[in-house]
Amino acid sequence: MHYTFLQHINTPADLKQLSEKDLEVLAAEIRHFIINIVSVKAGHLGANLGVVELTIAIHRIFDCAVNPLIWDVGHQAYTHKILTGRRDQFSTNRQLGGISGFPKREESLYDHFGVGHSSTSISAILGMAIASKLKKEDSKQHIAVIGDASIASGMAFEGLNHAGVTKANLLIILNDNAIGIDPSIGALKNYFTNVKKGKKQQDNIFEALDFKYFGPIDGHDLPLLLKTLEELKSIKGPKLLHIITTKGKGLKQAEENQVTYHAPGKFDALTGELVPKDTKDVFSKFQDVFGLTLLELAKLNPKIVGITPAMPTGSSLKYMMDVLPDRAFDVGIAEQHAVTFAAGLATQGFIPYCTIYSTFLQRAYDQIIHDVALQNLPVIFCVDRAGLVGEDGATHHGAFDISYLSCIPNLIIFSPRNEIELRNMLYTAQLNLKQPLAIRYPRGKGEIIDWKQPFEAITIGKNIELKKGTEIAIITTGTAATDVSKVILELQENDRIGHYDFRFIKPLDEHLLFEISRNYNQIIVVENNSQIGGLASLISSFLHEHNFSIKLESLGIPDRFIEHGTVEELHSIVGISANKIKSLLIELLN
Ligand SMILES: Cc1ncc(C[n+]2csc(CCOP(=O)(O)OP(=O)(O)O)c2C)c(N)n1
Ligand SMILES: CC(=O)[C@@H](O)[C@H](O)COP(=O)(O)O
Ligand SMILES: [Mg+2]
Repeated sequence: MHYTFLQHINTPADLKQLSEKDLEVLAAEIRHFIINIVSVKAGHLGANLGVVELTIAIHRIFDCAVNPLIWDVGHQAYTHKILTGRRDQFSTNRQLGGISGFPKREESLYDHFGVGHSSTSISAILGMAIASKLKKEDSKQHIAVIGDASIASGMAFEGLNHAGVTKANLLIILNDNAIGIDPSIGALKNYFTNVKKGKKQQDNIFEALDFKYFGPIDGHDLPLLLKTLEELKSIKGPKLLHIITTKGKGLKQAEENQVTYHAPGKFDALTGELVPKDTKDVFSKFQDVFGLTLLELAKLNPKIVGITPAMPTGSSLKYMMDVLPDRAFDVGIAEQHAVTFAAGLATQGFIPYCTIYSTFLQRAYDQIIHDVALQNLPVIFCVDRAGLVGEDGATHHGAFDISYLSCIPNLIIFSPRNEIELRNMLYTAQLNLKQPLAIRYPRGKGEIIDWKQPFEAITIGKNIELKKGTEIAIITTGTAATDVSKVILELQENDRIGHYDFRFIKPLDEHLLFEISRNYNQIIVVENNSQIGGLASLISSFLHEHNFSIKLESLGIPDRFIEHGTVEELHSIVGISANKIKSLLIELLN
């Protein structure tokens, strides 16, 4: 494809050669470029189409090699990457060995801060601004772009509260498109709507926090953006520019269906139509098993409530929100609040199912310990996206939850082998549970078509012998069992191999562990979690404590951050793919 201007933009300095009119053509070319590549490679679409003009304007007005620029979350930084020397690598976006879908410090000097989790930009940019003050670099501007959903998070408010009294040279650009992944929620969203409609507010919330407030302005009006940023360049102190944009701008379907086109997968670049899913694929996502089962249970048990921090569609809590809106809550990007809100509900006899991605639950660690576990409140954590998640990469892998949860007293940790076990545990959880429970399950599909079976209660702490053996015991937790079962079937002399499903990681089924330790020569543990503090290390402690000298091999996520790629590629790299397990077993059997 021939582009008049885009192919000549190798650094942001090249933007200086273009007139305002040329820059508008460039914006159209960039949209075309992004749509064409994301349509075949997948990725975050809507947020990126919404900030094309803003990104051009920032890089035209500010030299961001010198003036730090942070993109909150970073899922909208494609134009930024394209303008800062990564145009030709953009087709490798999110692929193994390719550029990351998020800004990364090691990727470019224009990526001043690594992002992926939301609402960090104001604190980080303030740190940079204060550093500039201390270094007497007073002419620098420090810019953060943050969305309307991300600014409503507690962490963003902590940053605003601090920034206002610092006199630091800050420019916060609020990119208000009135939507997160799902529609934005909360009183702040209502406040922004009123500001946009010109309704008089008692106080401007940002001015009340000692920011100079500018806007709201049309964030697709490039000349206006250029003029406004030029004016703001010379204004010192904390400033907030409020811009109004349309998520998905420039692609009709993406504008009209902003939730689906946040990250739509593959689609037709011309028509915007989604590429139909493989019709032979009859399996369900674990998320849908969770969401539909919870709805089924909630209809039967009025004490059940559901909570998600800003991921109703991704987690599938949406099913319950649509049918029982009074008992299913999207609380916004507020993981800490979600957990303590659940704790409050539990004190009053409700049964909260709080669904949070493993990686985002990290943000609520103190709340899990202090507000839930310490008070032994029966909150049910549905820990979604546990394990390696694929193309989102290091910021999003659920690599640590077994490690960070297993040291917390009172908390039960369960990882279902399949959809039926997930369903049965969701059922068991509302049968008078007296303590908190975490159920961890992966991103994506299982392998059972007919998972809607009658409910069966699960005995807490009881793990399962899937196959008896004589020499090597393989212990799996979660869906790793499926691969391992297939591998065992393919092996000759497989009567020497036993297979155990440690669906309960805590409490550890010591009865079964004693049996295994006495009857095998070797244990192999396979888990989709960090090897540090994971199931293998819990078993290792057990063996040590009980003086078993049996050999233990741990297959899990090694002690380093794992990059982006398909889940299959990443499993192979870390050594937990079916092929890797098979090779190891063949070697051991020989
Ligand atoms: C701590 C955390 N929780 C949840 C998410 C998932 N997430 C990514 S983008 C997003 C919505 C962001 O909305 P907004 O800030 O309005 O930006 P927009 O997508 O509209 O540009 C959410 C909830 C995240 N990245 N980090
Ligand atoms: C940027 C971000 O954090 C989300 O958009 C995330 O990429 C969603 O991941 P899933 O596709 O697993 O829901
Ligand atoms: Mg938004």
